[in-house]
Amino acid sequence: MEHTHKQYSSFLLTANEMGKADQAAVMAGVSAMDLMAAAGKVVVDAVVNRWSKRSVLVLCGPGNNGGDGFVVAQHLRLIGWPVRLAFLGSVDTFSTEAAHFYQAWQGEVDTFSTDLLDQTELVIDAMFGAGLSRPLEGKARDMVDAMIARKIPVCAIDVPSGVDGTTGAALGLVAPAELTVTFFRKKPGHLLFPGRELCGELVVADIGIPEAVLDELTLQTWENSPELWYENYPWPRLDGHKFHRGHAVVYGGETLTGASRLTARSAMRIGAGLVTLAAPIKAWTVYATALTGVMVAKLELSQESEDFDMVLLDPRHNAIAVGPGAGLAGFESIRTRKIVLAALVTGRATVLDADALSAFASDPQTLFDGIVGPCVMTPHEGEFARLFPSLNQSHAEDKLSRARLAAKQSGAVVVLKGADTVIASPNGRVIINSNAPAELATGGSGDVLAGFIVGLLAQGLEPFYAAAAAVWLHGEVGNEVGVGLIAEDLPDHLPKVLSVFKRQYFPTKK
Ligand SMILES: NC(=O)C1=CN([C@@H]2O[C@H](COP(=O)(O)OP(=O)(O)OC[C@H]3O[C@@H](n4cnc5c(N)ncnc54)[C@H](OP(=O)(O)O)[C@@H]3O)[C@@H](O)[C@H]2O)[C@@H](O)CC1
Ligand SMILES: [K+]
Repeated sequence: MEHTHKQYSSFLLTANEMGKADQAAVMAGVSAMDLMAAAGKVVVDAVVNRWSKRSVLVLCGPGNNGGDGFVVAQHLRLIGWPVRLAFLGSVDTFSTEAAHFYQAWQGEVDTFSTDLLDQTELVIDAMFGAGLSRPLEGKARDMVDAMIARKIPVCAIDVPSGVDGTTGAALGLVAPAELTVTFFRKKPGHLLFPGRELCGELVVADIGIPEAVLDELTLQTWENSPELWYENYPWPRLDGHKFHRGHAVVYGGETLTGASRLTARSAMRIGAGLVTLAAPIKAWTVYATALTGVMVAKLELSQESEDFDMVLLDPRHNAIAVGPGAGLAGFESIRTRKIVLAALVTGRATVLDADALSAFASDPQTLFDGIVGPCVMTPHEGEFARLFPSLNQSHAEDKLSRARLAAKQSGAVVVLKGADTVIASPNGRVIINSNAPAELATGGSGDVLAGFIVGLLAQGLEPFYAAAAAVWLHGEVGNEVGVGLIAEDLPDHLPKVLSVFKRQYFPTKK
């Protein structure tokens, strides 16, 4: 993911990076005036596309977001829409461009007051964009309160005012938009909650910034998309053999046996050549009866030196998953820790989920010290808080920074799960996932994800891509199954999703 990925449409730009892209465009000969004119124009196109002619109120703020608002107001007026405009700020502090379009506005400038909402059917929110630096106050805040109370449809320029485009955080109350139009590339805050929800439908429009400006930037953030990893995706080869497709080992616990069975089945479905479920002797019969394609190894776990080490002696066992159903009750927690450390010490690709993470809650450093090879950790917010207590403090409260710091601190790829799962690599690169439906928030869904990841690791995909591909496919299967989804459906519907993916990205592959 070094160079070529720069041009990708899935690149996400922070406010700072967008400012640099803008400067680079100007250096390359694009005028700032043209950029603002284009920004206003694309917003108008999106508005006209979505709504029929109606009475519009354009709310302009003191910066260039307000400047875009003047352009929108003038265009809509010229095509015959009833437009009123209110402006918050001072003409004296405008940029040259905003001042120009303020002058070009041919209508009245109304006082910024909530009374204006009385005859308004659509608000264009051009109050604050990338330059937001604090929560809205005074008249802006009163306006937002009134917009929320009256539920008037809103089209936001760049971001709904009050949303931090870099983090997705809402700085105080925000009026949710039905449509948000942003420029050039999405920003992380369009994908991270609550920003994602507050944006409504998101349109990303070209305003004439050349793609080449991306070469000037050191970029580290992407929206998850196959364009990032499809070239590395391990499709079975005609001349292949099951041993070429890896051998995943999944540790199974004694009590909640369903969890690791789901993991093992999912590893098979995603194409691992072989999967062994290593199960404690007490539960061995359960596993052996329930599983067919997955092999079951018997562990004498009462011994001090665990049999798990013996299973791992086989060098063909090239990827390991520990956590789903591993057990935390009493002595089980100690055993889970031992199993995790035994897996890590091999230096082979390892996925740690659920109990494998919680077992180290009192001593996360021991876990981090154990990570010597490729490792993917898949915490949900609760597990994350237990492993990285210091990262839940205010200095790093946004999800991107927390995942990034956690990856750096632990040395693992961290998949911080949720509706906006973030996948962070220890080298600072981050992917935000955006295709997960609400139905995925169900018991066992995480066990399946761990299985998809270990299955891809077994086939040799590097951890950052394996995590990203697994999370994306997990989301796609969730969409495919939809309402009524249970975790068991996920591995079983994967083949359908994989064939669509294959047809789309590899039309010539048999
Ligand atoms: N980059 C590009 O390529 C292009 C960008 N374009 C557009 O420019 C937008 C970014 O413009 P921008 O940088 O002027 O920032 P913007 O959000 O309009 O306002 C900053 C002003 O608001 C103030 N302020 C902040 N928070 C406040 C608060 N809570 N309450 C009150 N005041 C507050 C802040 O004051 P300060 O924090 O300095 O005190 C400053 O005066 C971007 O979103 C896009 O729409 C397009 O034209 C096309 C090309
Ligand atoms: K805005």
